[in-house]
Amino acid sequence: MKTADGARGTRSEGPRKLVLCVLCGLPAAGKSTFARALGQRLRQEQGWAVGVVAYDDVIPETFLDGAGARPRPSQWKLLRQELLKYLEYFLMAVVSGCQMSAPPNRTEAMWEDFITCLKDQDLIFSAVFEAQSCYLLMKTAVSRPLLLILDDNFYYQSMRYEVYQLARKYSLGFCQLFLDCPLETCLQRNGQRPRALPAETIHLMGRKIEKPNPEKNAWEHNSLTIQSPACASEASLEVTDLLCIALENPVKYVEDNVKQKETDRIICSTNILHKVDQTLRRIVSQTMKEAKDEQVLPYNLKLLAEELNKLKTEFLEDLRQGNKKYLCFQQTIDIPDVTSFFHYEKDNIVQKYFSKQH
Ligand SMILES: Nc1ncnc2c1ncn2[C@@H]1O[C@H](COP(=O)(O)OP(=O)(O)OP(=O)(O)O)[C@@H](O)[C@H]1O
Repeated sequence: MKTADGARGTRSEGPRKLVLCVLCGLPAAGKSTFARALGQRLRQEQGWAVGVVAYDDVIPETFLDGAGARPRPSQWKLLRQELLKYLEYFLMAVVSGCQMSAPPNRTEAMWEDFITCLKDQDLIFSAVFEAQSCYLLMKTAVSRPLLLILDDNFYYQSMRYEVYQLARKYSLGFCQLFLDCPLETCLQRNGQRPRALPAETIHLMGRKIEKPNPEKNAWEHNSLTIQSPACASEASLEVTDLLCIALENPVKYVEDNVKQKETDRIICSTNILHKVDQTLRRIVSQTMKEAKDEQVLPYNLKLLAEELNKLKTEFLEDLRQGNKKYLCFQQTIDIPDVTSFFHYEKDNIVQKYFSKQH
């Protein structure tokens, strides 16, 4: 990959400070208005680089079914995910300090709108490198803390979670701003827009919307609700605080993942140990029944029971310690394998007490 060094885009010192901020709320809640004002304020006050990605601007009108209409939900979902892919290409460039490449299989008109959106906000510029056109990062995008505001309704938490996953993948900051605007106000503002949405769409979204819920979802803990229309100025300190916290505390991908894997492993091995324990108990009681049928003397029966139970305990202890001989190639304990090992050792003991071989 070619770097932007030497051009205006230069490699930054130390890890990049980057935050993805999801704006959510009903249509006409004032998200785009708020995002523009917030971007301007943070560029001036904090000296950050800010990119506002308004989904309505980037997803081309050719996808709209008619004036003021949106694509079907399934189509919108695909377009939203495609846009996130574009965003990921930009993030990869920022994180690595290299040029931005174009994803294969892209929707050309949408990609062009995305590029225009970044260019208009002085985050990238076009260049020709070895006779090929490419996009280089502007110096501001790599040398300052970078805030990317994603402006869409994001009314389901699953939509927001996709952005969180992206933040986790690249260890970026993540936060959410929910513009809480009364339904009536949204309907009224929407009605005054030149390309108004059908009122029914807003009613429907009002019923479906899943507000950020930090108590239920740990990943939503960096969330703030802003009461609109009173919103912007009163909330500015709280918003800046939230963004600073998110910027300084990126989502830790590796750590979370390792912790989760360890938890999964413990749960999984506990379940397997339980299953093995039950299987070995059954084998022991079946063997004792056979020994009685074989008329093994009571004193020998007692010794046999003691030896078999000791063997069972040793097997389980071995499994708990992660003895490799019971692991199949997938590194999980193979119960049939454990059982056949146990049968083998059990038969050696049984031979001592039974008159016949087993
Ligand atoms: N705080 C406010 N007070 C009064 N009017 C507002 C306020 N914020 C936005 N508006 C007006 O409401 C309308 C919708 O605003 P805006 O486009 O910002 O909403 P939105 O949430 O981004 O909508 P959508 O989700 O449909 O894109 C605009 O006409 C805008 O001028």
